[in-house]
Amino acid sequence: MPDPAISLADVTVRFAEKSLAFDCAIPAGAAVAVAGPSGAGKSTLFNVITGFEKPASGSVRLFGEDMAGRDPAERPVSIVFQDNNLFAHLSAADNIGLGVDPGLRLDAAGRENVSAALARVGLAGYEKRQPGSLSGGERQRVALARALVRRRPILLLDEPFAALDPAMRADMARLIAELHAETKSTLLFITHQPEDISRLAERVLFLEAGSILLDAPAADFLARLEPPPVAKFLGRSGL
Ligand SMILES: Nc1ncnc2c1ncn2[C@@H]1O[C@H](COP(=O)(O)OP(=O)(O)OP(=O)(O)O)[C@@H](O)[C@H]1O
Repeated sequence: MPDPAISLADVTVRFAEKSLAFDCAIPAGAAVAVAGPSGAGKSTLFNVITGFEKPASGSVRLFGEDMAGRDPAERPVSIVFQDNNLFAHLSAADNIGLGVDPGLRLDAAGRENVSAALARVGLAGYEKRQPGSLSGGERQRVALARALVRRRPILLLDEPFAALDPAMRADMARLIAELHAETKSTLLFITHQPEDISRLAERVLFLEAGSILLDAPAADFLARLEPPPVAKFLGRSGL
């Protein structure tokens, strides 16, 4: 068996008023939705994987390698945050170029790489546009393009659909599904909507009160009537 892309064993995170605990093994290439009520620990789980949050105990392994002591920049992970993804004073091309080289020293091949990523997310020719002149969906696409040029094998998306209207949600889900198929990356995305799970996920991690309550194939998850927090998420409480 190949190593899982992400393996968390007995990981605990301690905040002043709360402890969180994570155990999971996510196979390489999977598309996984991370769901659960507000405060359940979804962002903390992402922060543990990226290395922005240091666990109090336990091990974080990515492709079999122990990540203890490895800074976020040294991990095989890209993350797209829900907002604050882009620098307002930089063009779309420069925002994406930061993914190629943090010092923005791009040669012709680097600039070509940036333009190709823009085209791939449906924004060909948008190089000079600044984030303030883009719609919310376009800004998300630029952020996605920056993650693409980094070519890391694990991609984490924190609520990629939250700011989008229903038609744009479907378009963005289609684009992310295509990119996932093309890059064969391991994809985790946080969502509050069952429809995003049916569009994009093979598997669901459902978090509740600081731990992983359920880890199930998406079809099984979507058909569940219990436990109660899952029924509530799926809009089935009281049925
Ligand atoms: N830096 C921190 N210091 C103290 N407590 C924190 C910190 N970060 C998160 N927490 C707490 O840990 C719990 C999990 O937070 P987290 O942001 O991971 O939840 P979430 O599932 O992402 O929620 P949401 O859906 O609202 O974004 C919450 O109770 C939160 O208040």
